[in-house]
Amino acid sequence: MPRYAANLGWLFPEHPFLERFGAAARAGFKAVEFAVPYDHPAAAIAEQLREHSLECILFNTPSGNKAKGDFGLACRPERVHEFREGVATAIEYARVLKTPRVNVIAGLIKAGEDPRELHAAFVSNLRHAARELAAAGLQMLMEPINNVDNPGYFFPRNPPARALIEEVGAPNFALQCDLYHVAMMGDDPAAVFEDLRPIIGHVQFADVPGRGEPGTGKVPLQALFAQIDRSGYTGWTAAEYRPSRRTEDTLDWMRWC
Ligand SMILES: O=C(O)[C@@H](O)C(=O)CO
Ligand SMILES: [Mg+2]
Repeated sequence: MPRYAANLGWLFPEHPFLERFGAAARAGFKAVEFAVPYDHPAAAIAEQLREHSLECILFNTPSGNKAKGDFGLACRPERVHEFREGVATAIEYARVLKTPRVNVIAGLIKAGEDPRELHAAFVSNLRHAARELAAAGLQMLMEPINNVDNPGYFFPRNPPARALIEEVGAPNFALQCDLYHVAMMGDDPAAVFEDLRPIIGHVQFADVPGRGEPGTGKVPLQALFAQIDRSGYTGWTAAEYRPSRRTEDTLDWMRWC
């Protein structure tokens, strides 16, 4: 059976964030993740993890100002300083939460911009972040995010991550493969997982369309979990979906294989 984790940014929306930890533990999860820990003091989150015997396996570097339209900073040439400050903040949270890996969010490209300039900033920022994270004993991940839901997202597909990881050339850099985004971009999740397996450091999932729990769409998630299980992948497989009903009533997939 894959090692399943719950993304608390998405699961258990019935509860305020800090109460989701207890709900996840009661539902049988041993590990949780979330994109954004920064609205809460790290100590308050660490207390929840301790109280409910949970491991925090992943969160993201700060992604800028969502209200102003930011969705990641790593590719933005004019935001390098802010991106790098965010890496330092993430390292501090990771120390307190004992989290071994951090996901970098690329950001958006605007109409008329030269993708080569953004690519250069992206690679340089990733090299910087990989160095800083390695010095703190942490792994760096980068998640391709579909540009259907997120128009302008700079790195929307998984297959080009192979070349990016080679170019950045950091031993602690791996791919965060979210099967939802893979399917949204029209790529075949089974083929992508098979092909990119050696560079995948973390897996997430939701069904397509709708980003609901497994079984609400057309992605063959039961077969994919069996494939992940057979593959020898030893990382986490995290549920990152919008539950269509009470979260506890959407967890049949936890017993699938
Ligand atoms: O797939 C997603 O939306 C996330 O994994 C994420 O971290 C974006 O913030
Ligand atoms: Mg994801």
